[in-house]
Amino acid sequence: MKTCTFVTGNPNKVIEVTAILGDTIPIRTLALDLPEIQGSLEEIARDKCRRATQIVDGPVIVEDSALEFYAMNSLPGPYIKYFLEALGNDGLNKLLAPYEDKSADAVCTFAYSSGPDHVPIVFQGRLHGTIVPARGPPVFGWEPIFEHQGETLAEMAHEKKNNLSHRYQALCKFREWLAHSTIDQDPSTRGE
Ligand SMILES: O=c1[nH]c(=O)c2ncn([C@@H]3O[C@H](COP(=O)(O)OP(=O)(O)OP(=O)(O)O)[C@@H](O)[C@H]3O)c2[nH]1
Ligand SMILES: [Mg+2]
Repeated sequence: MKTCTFVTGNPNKVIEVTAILGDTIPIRTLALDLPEIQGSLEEIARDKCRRATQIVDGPVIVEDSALEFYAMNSLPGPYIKYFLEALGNDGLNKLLAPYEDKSADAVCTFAYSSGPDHVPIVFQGRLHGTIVPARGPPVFGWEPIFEHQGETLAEMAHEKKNNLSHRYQALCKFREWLAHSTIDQDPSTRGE
């Protein structure tokens, strides 16, 4: 396939996507923080993808990450970036203090398009966990407070995270789709 441009303003996403995909898909990155609409995770990712196709010549992929608290009807969801900036990991813990249920899902939604005339296609991955007081190095977002099977993502070895994460699961679906698609012939026929 043609080289696909991953458009993101987040260098940690680049590190993970590059590590997960290895050399299975030719990827280059463009560091750009695209505007994000309000809406469902799929709507946000598709809209971001359409904006990316206006800027990049050739196939593009974008990603939107969400953190859904069960006790709060899936909020903060796609707005986690702003909650994290405003409250920090400690504040996110305090948000859940009144609730017994501390469970959460990390959700990663990729959208791919081969150009401005094509409908973006969405691939989503989900990781279940529990929100806990911060443990581990605070390198990437809310990793220190998201516990999965006894370890926070910040405590987890990178290789382990990259083999089970929400991002890994979404990229497996993307890879699978690419392996079976007739993308070079008519990708728009496969849009949703
Ligand atoms: O601990 C984490 N482990 C992860 O695996 C992860 N993935 C995303 N995030 C954070 O969640 C927000 C998503 O917002 P987001 O999807 O809009 O990303 P972004 O604006 O940073 O980049 P982009 O939109 O340009 O791609 C941002 O604060 C990201 O730092 C993560 N934190
Ligand atoms: Mg963003």
